[in-house]
Amino acid sequence: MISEHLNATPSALAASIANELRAAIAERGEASLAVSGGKSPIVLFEQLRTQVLDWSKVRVTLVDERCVAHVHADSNTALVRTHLLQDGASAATFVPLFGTLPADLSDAALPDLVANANERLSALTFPLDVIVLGMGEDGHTASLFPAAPGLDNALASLGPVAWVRPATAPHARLTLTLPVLLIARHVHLPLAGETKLKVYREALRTANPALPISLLLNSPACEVQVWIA
Ligand SMILES: O=C1O[C@H](COP(=O)(O)O)[C@@H](O)[C@H](O)[C@H]1O
Repeated sequence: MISEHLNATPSALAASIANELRAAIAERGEASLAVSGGKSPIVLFEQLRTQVLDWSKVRVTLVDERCVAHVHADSNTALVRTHLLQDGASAATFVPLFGTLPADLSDAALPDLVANANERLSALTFPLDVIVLGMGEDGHTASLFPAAPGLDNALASLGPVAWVRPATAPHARLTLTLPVLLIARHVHLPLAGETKLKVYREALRTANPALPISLLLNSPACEVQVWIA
């Protein structure tokens, strides 16, 4: 199920997220926010971090993470630290999906990394209040990559975290699982660019694991707010 915002701006999305975080704090005394990485969310993060709210009551985590050191250029943790956890948002508590990576990142090592991430996320209350998804041009969202080893489990597991090893993108990944994404109170998907819009329109047609974003967009259990630039 979707609701579309057309001609959307990062500042409008940031204001909406801030309202949802304020409401969660008013109702439950705390709020949780899970954000995506990649290249797209930087302007949104820069708008969000200046929103006036009690950031000390917000726990921020990641929708997904690439299994690289936190200083690596591809690290979503580095992106969040640099662009989101600044200004007012520096008072938020950040919960990365892992600390130091083991030297061995073969598939055999990934279940321990998942167990550790699940332990870390026990600091958060589920369902999460606000999730900001991204989408790749292959229809992946979070790190739910089409046809990837680990995908079947990530689509079914209550997790909250699962591993996925994409065949079409670098690095093994940790990702929130589909059931955890589906139960979040507020789910946002900002979208920009002709190619992504075409994939989005295709994904609206039917739920199909070959386009993982479609599993959220077509779920009656979840309202995805789509912010189309
Ligand atoms: O690998 C990833 O890709 C998606 C989309 O990234 P973008 O660079 O096209 O914005 C992102 O949502 C996800 O968090 C990230 O790990």
